Amino acid sequence: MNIAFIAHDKKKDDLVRFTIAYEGVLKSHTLYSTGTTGFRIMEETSLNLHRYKSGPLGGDQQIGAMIAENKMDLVIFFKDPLTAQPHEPDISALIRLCDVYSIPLATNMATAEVLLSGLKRGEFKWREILKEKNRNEN
Ligand SMILES: O=C(CO)COP(=O)(O)O
Repeated sequence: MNIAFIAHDKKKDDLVRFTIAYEGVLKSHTLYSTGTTGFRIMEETSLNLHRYKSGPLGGDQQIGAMIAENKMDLVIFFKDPLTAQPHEPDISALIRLCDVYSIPLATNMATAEVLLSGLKRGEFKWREILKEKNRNEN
């Protein structure tokens, strides 16, 4: 599975702790992130991530582009609902694309826990089936 990690500044510590807790599950997947988020995760875990640009510099849009191309299976985005972000339009666009393409998206830790429990149990196999179907159609 291709999994994206994004966290706003005040949520980065939470996301780092989350990735430490799920490191065992995550290491067998292909991981992506926005710039600073990925840097923090790689600093504190043994996980390897493909880091896109920092969110305010286009990172959310780069992850959005992967969603539009059906190349992202799961998005974990720890949003800060109490701080205004200069790139709010990019954030809304990313969330919108998750809805357009029915990509599972967690915007807080409680939901992320549920999604990763599902991932551990193999409940995301439907994404592989869908991708295979799309490949055959194109
Ligand atoms: O701003 C972000 C998401 O909207 C996150 O970007 P960084 O991971 O570069 O801090």
